[in-house]
Amino acid sequence: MQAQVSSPIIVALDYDHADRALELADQLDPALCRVKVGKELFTAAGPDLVRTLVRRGFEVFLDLKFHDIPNTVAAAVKAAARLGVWMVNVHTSGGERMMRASVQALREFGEKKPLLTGVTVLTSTTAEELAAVGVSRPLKKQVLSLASSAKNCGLDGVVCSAREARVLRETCGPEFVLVSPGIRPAWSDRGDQRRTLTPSEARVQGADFLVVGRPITAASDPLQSLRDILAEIADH
Ligand SMILES: O=c1ccn([C@@H]2O[C@H](COP(=O)(O)O)[C@@H](O)[C@H]2O)c(=O)[nH]1
Repeated sequence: MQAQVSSPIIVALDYDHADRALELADQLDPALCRVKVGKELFTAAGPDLVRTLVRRGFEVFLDLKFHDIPNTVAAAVKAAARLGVWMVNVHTSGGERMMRASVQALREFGEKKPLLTGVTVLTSTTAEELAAVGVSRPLKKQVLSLASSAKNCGLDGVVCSAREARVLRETCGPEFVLVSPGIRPAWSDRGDQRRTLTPSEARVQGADFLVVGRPITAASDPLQSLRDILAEIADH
């Protein structure tokens, strides 16, 4: 039975071993946050860990950012749906045929289908780095174009920096789900992230869900950090 989660926080369980992820999950309340399983943890611990988290009542975002040919990505999102995850994602830059194939693949799951989101431009990427890989239009325009394309293909939303949330909300409408990593409370280190905002700034900009990893997982008291972030959001 899944908890009713009103919290916008998704804790990124970026660990190299199932035991470490479950140790943190043991301290978390599925009513206070969702959890995210990304490439490191999934590669180390596999689908069993995802099933365990789902069994423990967590809504799980499987953040594997699929980017491949349409047939492969469609089959991969279907496999994710069979795990019972709450959200799965693909790279929007995989193109419209790939995104439409993924949407189509999830139809058979009806009301039980996971949310399908598309990664736009990674929150660690700067405008200069985007230009260096050959994208000539401004970063914000690129994000907007990829998000519009995701919406046209029937995706439920996108993964974006909260810095772009306002313009995406205005363009893609109130139902389009905006998931924002790159969240950095004032007391935390930026690390490799570049397009960051604080939790309260991200919510003000219109992000629905905030992905938070190291500010919680690297803290001496992860549960207190989660509580501090929830309190910061509640105060705004
Ligand atoms: O654009 C993106 C897409 C995904 N992520 C993922 O979110 C977490 C962020 O972790 P922090 O420790 O809070 O930086 C991580 O798992 C990334 O893979 C992202 O950061 N940006």
